[in-house]
Amino acid sequence: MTTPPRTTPRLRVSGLEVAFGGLTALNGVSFDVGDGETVALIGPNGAGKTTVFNAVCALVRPRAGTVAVDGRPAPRNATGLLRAGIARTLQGLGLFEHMSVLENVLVPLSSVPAVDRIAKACKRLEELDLAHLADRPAGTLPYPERKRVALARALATDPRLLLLDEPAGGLGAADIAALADTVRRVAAEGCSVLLVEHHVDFVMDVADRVVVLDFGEVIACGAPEAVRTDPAVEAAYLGLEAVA
Ligand SMILES: Nc1ncnc2c1ncn2[C@@H]1O[C@H](COP(=O)(O)OP(=O)(O)OP(=O)(O)O)[C@@H](O)[C@H]1O
Repeated sequence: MTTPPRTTPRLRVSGLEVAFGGLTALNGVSFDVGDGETVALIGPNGAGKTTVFNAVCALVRPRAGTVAVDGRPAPRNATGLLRAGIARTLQGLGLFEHMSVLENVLVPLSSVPAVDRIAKACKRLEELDLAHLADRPAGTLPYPERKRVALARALATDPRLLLLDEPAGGLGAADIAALADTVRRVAAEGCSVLLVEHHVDFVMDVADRVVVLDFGEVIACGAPEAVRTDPAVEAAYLGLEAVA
């Protein structure tokens, strides 16, 4: 009998516990994200979704548990995260508003040779329909475009693991459809995507798997349709329209 090859997930979160003073924000959270897989982290407000992101990106120190990327402990600083191929967008976008769109997208590429930097940035601007706005100060653009700039900046580093914090938030139907296409394309190129999102239709559209958090614990994990009809998930969202 032959043993199937063991695959190391791109991201493995194991037994993660995070506390803020007396508040336990995460309590034994475990899940994997495979190569080229898109996993959505959902749950009611305060469930601990952003805290998971912050633990993966070393912005909070877990009380217990581990975060591994490609089988190695996740780096604990920004340079290490970049080298490990991890990129993230923020709920608040975090753009340099007075700088141009192109300059914003160039920011994470400072260690790349100049000629390659411009090519990489321009490629992402083209892909996200931002090339015509390259010279505009980012702060002057409408919200959907600024959101795409933040995504282009994260993608400019050619990440192997992309963390998206509420990427569909504040967008209309057409922009959400375009975003879904981008996520699918990025995943098809082999990038693993972990996204936090309240927009359940978008989640159902793009996620291969859904992890549901409630009060800092995983209450369900599985294929989108199975999770949507899980009684524990329905109970967690009772009275909310999010999974209606
Ligand atoms: N820096 C912090 N200091 C103290 N408490 C915090 C801190 N960050 C998060 N919390 C608390 O930890 C819990 C989880 O917060 P978190 O932001 O991870 O939830 P979330 O699921 O992302 O919520 P939302 O959907 O509203 O963004 C909440 O009770 C929150 O108030």
